[in-house]
Amino acid sequence: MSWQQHKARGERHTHTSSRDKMNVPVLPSILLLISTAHAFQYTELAQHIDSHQEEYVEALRDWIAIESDSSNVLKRAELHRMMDMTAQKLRPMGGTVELVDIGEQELPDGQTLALPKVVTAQFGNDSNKLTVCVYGHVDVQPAKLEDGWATDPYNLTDINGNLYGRGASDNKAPVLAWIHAVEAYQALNMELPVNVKFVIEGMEETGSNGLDAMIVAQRDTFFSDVDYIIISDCGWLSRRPALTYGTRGNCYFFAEVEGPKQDLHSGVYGGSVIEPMTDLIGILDTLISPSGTILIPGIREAVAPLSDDEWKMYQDIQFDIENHKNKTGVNQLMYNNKVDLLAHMWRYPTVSIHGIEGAFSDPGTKTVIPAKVTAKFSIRQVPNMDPAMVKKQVTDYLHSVFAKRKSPNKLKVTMVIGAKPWLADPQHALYEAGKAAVNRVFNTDPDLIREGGTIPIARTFQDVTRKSIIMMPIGGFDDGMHSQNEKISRYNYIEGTKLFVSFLYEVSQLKKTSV
Ligand SMILES: NCC(=O)N[C@@H](Cc1c[nH]cn1)C(=O)O
Ligand SMILES: [Zn+2]
Ligand SMILES: [Zn+2]
Repeated sequence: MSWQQHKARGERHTHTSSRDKMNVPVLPSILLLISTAHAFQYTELAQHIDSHQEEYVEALRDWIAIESDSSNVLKRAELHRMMDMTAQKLRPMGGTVELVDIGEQELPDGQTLALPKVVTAQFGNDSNKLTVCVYGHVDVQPAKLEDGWATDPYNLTDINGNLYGRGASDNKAPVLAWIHAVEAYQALNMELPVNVKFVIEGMEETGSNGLDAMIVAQRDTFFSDVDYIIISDCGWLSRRPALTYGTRGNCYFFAEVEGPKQDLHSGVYGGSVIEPMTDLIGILDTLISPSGTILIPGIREAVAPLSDDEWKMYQDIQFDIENHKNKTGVNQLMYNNKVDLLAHMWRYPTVSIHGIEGAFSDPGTKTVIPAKVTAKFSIRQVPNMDPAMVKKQVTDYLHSVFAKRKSPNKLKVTMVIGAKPWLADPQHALYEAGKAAVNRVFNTDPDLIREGGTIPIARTFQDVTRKSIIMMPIGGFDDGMHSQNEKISRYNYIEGTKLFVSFLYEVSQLKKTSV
């Protein structure tokens, strides 16, 4: 569907503000209308958002231009600049905005590097209102034009209503949409229906280093009055809007094999030395079978069994296998039925091998034996896996298969990220509020989905604050997060902003105790 078609659809819905007409489910009795003094003026807010969309796109352009890659230590200055820009965007809005120092990061070589500060903000401090905390991140995955991008990843490019750029969908546009949602209320002199707090970080893509400690430290201060946490750092499953109630965790490993004291000529030395790369490929090949079975002892046994209810839920979800094939560009998937595919993307673990540092990967035919190679692989975590246990299982297993090779080379296995999975109760009233907001803007019920990716901090929010979390994505199913040509459509960006203004109102209708 083109942007114009989407826009026409969106505008029609914009002017349909009566929930009665929209087949909105009756809310459970724990919900209570706590104020009718300020009727929700959705139409005005939606019109304001429509008429400011070019400004919103320009704001995204400014943010996309910052190469805030948290995985590249050489880009750290850009990341600091990104956090400053985020604070600058929030400051004119009059709330309390802070840049919180979360200390330093230790690099694998032992050096230390300042972590990007975390931006916190607060708008409204009315104890009669509920308080929501919106979490997002403004760091990005690496991107280079030569990776195969059609446009410069750091120059926002609008093609047919799609806004291309690294971080467009993950997670810069959603963070801006939340800020613009609050701004819209302010611009129209409408009272915010709830107090709104923000926590915006710059290390999400590398495991949210330092943020857990900040949340623990501020549990009884910044987070003490927070009722609900909202995260919009994921995507829809199809063209239909979605609410997300689960994410996988991730254990990220480095496996280093070191042999000769330096790289060697493969003609001169090949045949006389046992090559680190051969050892490394050999042990990597023992992690997962070609049909996707994880071979590390103990991993599969820990996984919570699929219940009948879950099976039924997956069965009812709208998911087009052919579309998924087209989107990924493969001609055969690991499974050929919907439930198996969804279950293996959302609620079973998987091993992915991401790359090998030290390997020759440039164009050309260099004939070298690399002296030291480091594989990067990760295992997505699901209930009831435990990252500490997975670290031991993987380390013990790789050392045992390496030992069988009787190689003189040295193996070192390190787990650099250990993020737990997160799961919410989609029956919670917060999700009813989410459904009502989706219905108001998109005139349809959302899909209730899980997400195969990881929001490393989600589980910490849940465990430390004990508050309910909702994930409310606005990214499209085909946004290409982490991939070449990442984009967000104008439609999702602008209608997503309307979704957020609408959700703030729907949350305000929840009773203060229904956390
Ligand atoms: N939008 C969420 C996201 O992309 N998260 C990353 C976080 C991560 C996990 N391990 C390393 N980084 C993801 O890959 O899921
Ligand atoms: Zn993200
Ligand atoms: Zn990401």
